[in-house]
Amino acid sequence: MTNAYLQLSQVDMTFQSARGENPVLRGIDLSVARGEYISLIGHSGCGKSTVLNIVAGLLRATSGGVIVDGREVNAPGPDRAVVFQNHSLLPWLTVYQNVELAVDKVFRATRSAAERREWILHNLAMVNMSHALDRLPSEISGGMKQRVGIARALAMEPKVLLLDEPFGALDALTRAHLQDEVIRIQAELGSTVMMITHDVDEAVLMSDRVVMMTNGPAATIGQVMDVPLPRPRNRIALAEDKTYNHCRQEILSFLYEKQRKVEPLAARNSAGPRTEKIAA
Ligand SMILES: Nc1ncnc2c1ncn2[C@@H]1O[C@H](COP(=O)(O)OP(=O)(O)OP(=O)(O)O)[C@@H](O)[C@H]1O
Repeated sequence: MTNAYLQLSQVDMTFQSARGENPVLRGIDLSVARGEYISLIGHSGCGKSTVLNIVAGLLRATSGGVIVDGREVNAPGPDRAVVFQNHSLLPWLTVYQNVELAVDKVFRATRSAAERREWILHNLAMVNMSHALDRLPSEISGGMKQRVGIARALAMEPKVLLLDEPFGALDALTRAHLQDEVIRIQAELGSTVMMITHDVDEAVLMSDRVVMMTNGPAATIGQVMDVPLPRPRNRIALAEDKTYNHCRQEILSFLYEKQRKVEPLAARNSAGPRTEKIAA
């Protein structure tokens, strides 16, 4: 791909420990276009978070490199916002103040106080949190905390949004709602997204491409699958969709035949298409 906005080139990662070397990633090559939504899926411990942390600049690759919009990544920066599975809100700040902190950091020099306030309110409205501006994280639900985390990440106007199992800790209904919100917001903003998931249905529902990783040690990209489903996507209609089911099968076959490691959990019927998760 020549118009890569996010580019990983020959990324290797080896951790050193008292027990010796742990070669986690080998030769990760990936090009992501601007506005593309990609998911990383693979068995537990294969190195998905390590890839994401290298893109975030939280870890330094042993060799190889990452380029975002023409610039090499060598430290964390506001151009790459991360949302983790368990929210990382500051407990002593309100919902509004948590987003304010990030917005002030990024836009203090370029936007007036009134503009920043409007921007904070706009982003919290996007995730339907306008009613809880003055609440502390301890006073809101897990799903609401994830919404605030997503609003905070989006409010930084990052070039790349990095989502590390952002819905993993939520109940099925909340997860479905929040997935729909992220899909809607991404369509509206055209954000470039890299998301880690263990959920095959989530990967197909949300992504333009699904990147499947081989098992470690020395994990690499085993297969990349296009998801040729038109948007907007309707989770209920997709359950009967041939292409959707084909994509699903392709991922399951990669994980449980080509990269066999653990048995899949039984398929469940919950809010929408059945969800198949990799046992962690
Ligand atoms: N900071 C670190 N120092 C040493 N080893 C690490 C570090 N981070 C990750 N590892 C090791 O790298 C390997 C891959 O871990 P990683 O968290 O990237 O996998 P993962 O695919 O995201 O796993 P999961 O799906 O369970 O979250 C593991 O063996 C882990 O122990």
